[in-house]
Amino acid sequence: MGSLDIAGFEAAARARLADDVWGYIQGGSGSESALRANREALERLRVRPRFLVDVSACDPSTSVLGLPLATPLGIAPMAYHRLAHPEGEVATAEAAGASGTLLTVSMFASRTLEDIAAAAAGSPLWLQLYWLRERAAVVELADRAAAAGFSALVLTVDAPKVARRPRDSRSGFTVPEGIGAVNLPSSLTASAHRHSEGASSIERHSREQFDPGITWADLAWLRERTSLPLLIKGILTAEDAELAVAHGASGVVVSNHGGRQLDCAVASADALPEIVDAVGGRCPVVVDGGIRHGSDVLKVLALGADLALIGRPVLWGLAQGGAAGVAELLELLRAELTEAMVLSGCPLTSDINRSFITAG
Ligand SMILES: Cc1cc2nc3c(=O)[nH]c(=O)nc-3n(C[C@H](O)[C@H](O)[C@H](O)COP(=O)(O)O)c2cc1C
Ligand SMILES: O=C(O)C(=O)c1ccccc1
Repeated sequence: MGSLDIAGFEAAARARLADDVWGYIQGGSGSESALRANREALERLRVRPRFLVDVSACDPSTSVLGLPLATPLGIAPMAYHRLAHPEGEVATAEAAGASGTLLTVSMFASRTLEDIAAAAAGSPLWLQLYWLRERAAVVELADRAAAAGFSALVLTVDAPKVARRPRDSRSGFTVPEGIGAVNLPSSLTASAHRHSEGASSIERHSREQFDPGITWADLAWLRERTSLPLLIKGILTAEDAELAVAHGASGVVVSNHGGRQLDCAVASADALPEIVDAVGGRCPVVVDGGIRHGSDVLKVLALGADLALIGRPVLWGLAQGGAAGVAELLELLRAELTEAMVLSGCPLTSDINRSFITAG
């Protein structure tokens, strides 16, 4: 406990987790070039601070899709939080709920939607979905989410299949027995636990279960079957952002999946400006990938994002200390963001705009 910076959380988690689990969480696809690019793009951006602005009252709160949020920082969907801590998503939700932080729950969550919702105590929850061949299971989950008080769905479109991930192939990573995607029928999840030669078990499982044949035209099918707003996650071009809006998306998530899908994909911070311009304020723009500091949130907001999601660091906090570890991580990022706003002359999130950014 008591990590002073993000590196402390990462080191504490590394010390606690088994090598194969660590490799699964930290790793990317292929040569991990997209994984590195996310950080490089954020590091390249520099902020142009303004001074003699009254920053005696600095407020990082915001709202997205009508949801009031304590900060423009949410939690990205990640499978199987129980890999990092026995209480899994319930511990994450407790910390998110206590601080009013948006939590996006993965379709492959290892605790039930209902238990997660109870722990979040009214704080906003979104549910992430993959488009499974078994469409009925997707709709059933969407219905359960609506009943449990989730306020939006997030369809991830950058994964017709999970990419080749050398760390997982080398380690022989499989989802341990006793940790599972408990919100899905067990007939759809069994093979994630079986070792397979060559491909990682996650990759093979995705080839069995994910539908690689869906197109933009299929979105109407899902939208007709849920009353929840639907965001599209994994957008990396102005063209796809335009198509998402044209097909009724309530928001887009600019993401290269944390460098875990197309290895040569553009960094999310580099893709962000053209997507913000294409969307033109018609829906919220969310971004993830390599957000590690409060100043990274300031940077992506300056490029026009409404909300930034953090992925891996949440699992580091969870591994370090369950709900308390995640709470500490969220507090660190909130404090860093508030300081970055004070030091750059932005008392409110609505004051942050592109004039604060330079390419370095
Ligand atoms: C261990 C792990 C599991 C993930 N599982 C999912 C998932 O189930 N659904 C999804 O849409 N994205 C998933 N992602 C991608 C994240 O939502 C997010 O795009 C990415 O992690 C953000 O980058 P960051 O980790 O650098 O912050 C996963 C990422 C990690 C690290
Ligand atoms: O590991 C991932 O990035 C991921 O998205 C995923 C996909 C299917 C099952 C578990 C995780």
